Amino acid sequence: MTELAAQACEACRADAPLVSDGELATLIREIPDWTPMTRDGVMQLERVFKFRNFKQALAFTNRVGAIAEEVGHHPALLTEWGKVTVTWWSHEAGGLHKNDFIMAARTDQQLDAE
Ligand SMILES: C[C@H](O)[C@H](O)[C@H]1CNC2=NC(N)=NC(=O)C2=N1
Repeated sequence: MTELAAQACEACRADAPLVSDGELATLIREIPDWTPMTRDGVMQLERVFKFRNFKQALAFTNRVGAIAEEVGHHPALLTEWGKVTVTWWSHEAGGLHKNDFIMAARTDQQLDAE
């Protein structure tokens, strides 16, 4: 299987197919640091990233924001001193789509991109 981060995102559509439980179980193995969770009935992927200070947390936030803008698929980002919480889900589709796993993998790549 092509590495998740290298795969292309599809257009965000309301009728986009959400991942099945089986697909979730397979895909989550490729991004083991992320936690699937349900908020208000919506499946999401979440990871907390730790940093030495606010400046590094903000720089990481901006890198994630830049890749989101590139593909037109956006996370929820909570940026705090030394910590960034990133949450991915497909807003219009109302849950987890393959795009969210691709973007979670690409988010992990932003850790090394100084
Ligand atoms: C108009 C705009 O392209 C859409 O609202 C996009 C923007 N970014 C998005 N991001 C996410 N995560 N889900 C969406 O459904 C979504 N839709």
